[in-house]
Amino acid sequence: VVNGEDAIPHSWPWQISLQYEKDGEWRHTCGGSLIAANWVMTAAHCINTKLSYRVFVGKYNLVEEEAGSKAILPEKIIVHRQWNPILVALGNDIAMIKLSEPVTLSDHVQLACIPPAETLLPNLYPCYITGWGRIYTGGPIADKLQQALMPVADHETCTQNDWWGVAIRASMVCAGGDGIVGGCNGDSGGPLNCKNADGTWEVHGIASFVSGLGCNYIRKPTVFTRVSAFNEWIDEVR
Ligand SMILES: CC(C)C[C@H](NC(=O)C(F)(F)F)C(=O)N[N@@+](C)(CC(=O)Nc1ccc(C(C)C)cc1)Cc1ccccc1
Repeated sequence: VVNGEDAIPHSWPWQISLQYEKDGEWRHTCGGSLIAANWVMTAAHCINTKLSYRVFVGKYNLVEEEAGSKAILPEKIIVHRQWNPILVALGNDIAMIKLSEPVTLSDHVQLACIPPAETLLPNLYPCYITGWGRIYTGGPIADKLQQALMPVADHETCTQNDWWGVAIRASMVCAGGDGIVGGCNGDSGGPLNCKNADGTWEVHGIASFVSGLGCNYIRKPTVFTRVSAFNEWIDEVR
């Protein structure tokens, strides 16, 4: 997250770190959201079938051992059938990871709420992106979980031709674009957290892409898979 701030530890207790093993060590590659004791929702583009993964729950600082955190191996990973890594603009950048064992919920490990189907947030609705992604374009990933306030850019705004134009489908939601805050590599798969009218936090987006011109490029908001377009698919899978 570019120009974010350290989150209060464990204040986003559904945020997970998806890690893959390389040369005998585990590396953070993407974020994700715990949506059931044994299911994590992430981005399809985070999944490379040649790699082995683990899901780390209850984490805050990636470079420290933390009580209450736990690394769990996936039992299976389901990528949306219509996801196409070459045609990212078609969307469907969503995947589900079934954990090999259910996590124990705690103060540090909680489930995310999914919004009702087809919920659309109005322009400028306040949401937060969270993640351990790069803290500036081309920069290092964060040690401590970062958060940034990123207001929604509604479909009408985000599809303007000096914004993202036709690259944005109805199954996506945009947030940010002020040229200051933005998601960045490593935030992929992580949540766009928005508080609903009852004061409940819901995960409305799964971080999908940012502009190749820069993670916090003006009028190129971070683009998320719109979770409320996939309620049926999510329910079918789990
Ligand atoms: C792997 C891609 C498909 C998605 C990847 N997503 C992310 O990094 C995320 F935002 F989710 F955290 C991304 O944006 N990768 N980039 C490599 C940019 C990229 O590929 N973006 C992109 C934008 C649009 C499209 C389609 C919709 C035309 C495809 C890829 C990050 C980047 C940004 C600035 C400088 C260097 C690297």
